[in-house]
Amino acid sequence: MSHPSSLRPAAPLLAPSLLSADFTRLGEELRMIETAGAQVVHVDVMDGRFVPNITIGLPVVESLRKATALPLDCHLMIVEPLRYAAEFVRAGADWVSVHQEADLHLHRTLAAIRQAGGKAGVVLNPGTPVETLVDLVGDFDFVLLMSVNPGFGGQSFIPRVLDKVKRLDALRTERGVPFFIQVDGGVSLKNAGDLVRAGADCLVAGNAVFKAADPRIAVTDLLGGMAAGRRA
Ligand SMILES: O=C(CO)[C@@H](O)[C@H](O)COP(=O)(O)O
Repeated sequence: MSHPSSLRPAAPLLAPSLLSADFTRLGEELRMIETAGAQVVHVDVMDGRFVPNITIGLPVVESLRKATALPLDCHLMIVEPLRYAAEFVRAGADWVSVHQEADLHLHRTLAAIRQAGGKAGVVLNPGTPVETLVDLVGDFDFVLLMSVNPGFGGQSFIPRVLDKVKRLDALRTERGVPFFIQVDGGVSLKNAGDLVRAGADCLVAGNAVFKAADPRIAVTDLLGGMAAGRRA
């Protein structure tokens, strides 16, 4: 698949997921990933209903906003995301993504995120086909493909997402619409190059960064693996 360069960011982006960070030292963890070269901060918001876990909410996003200049990428794993999506933009999120499976009014929610000034993303669980998005192309800025079932960090990568990335990349090329493709779950050096080669533009990594022996080196290595995938 050839990629018209205008359809992809200049370089692939790494978004460390704070879910795997030390919550007692969030400010230091933010500075660490920023100085190591990560370009985006991924924030997992879970409500204990859409997924079986509860994490963080608006007040923490407001605090993160004060602590970093990097884009805050809030992945909402919540039911009825229309109720809160624009609130996250107002709290300081730059990107807000909502699950297609959680939203009966996805078109409206995406419009609300954009209207509040954010980049609007749709998230697809491993079992949701990318073809379900064909009638929304142009209404979102990015698609987040889950490569694990959402809810927890540290799970194993589901390789079938690679085919979904390729199909989404083909859709973007066919329509000539420059949305970017993000992948989240079990991302590591073992799959980062393949994901970027398939068409991914932004990789989320939790354990592969924060649970590494040296998280700074992990960021450098992941960025290197991703760049190699783009060159291939
Ligand atoms: O959204 C989620 C989990 O639901 C992710 O963002 C995880 O936090 C990624 O962690 P790793 O799989 O990379 O450890």
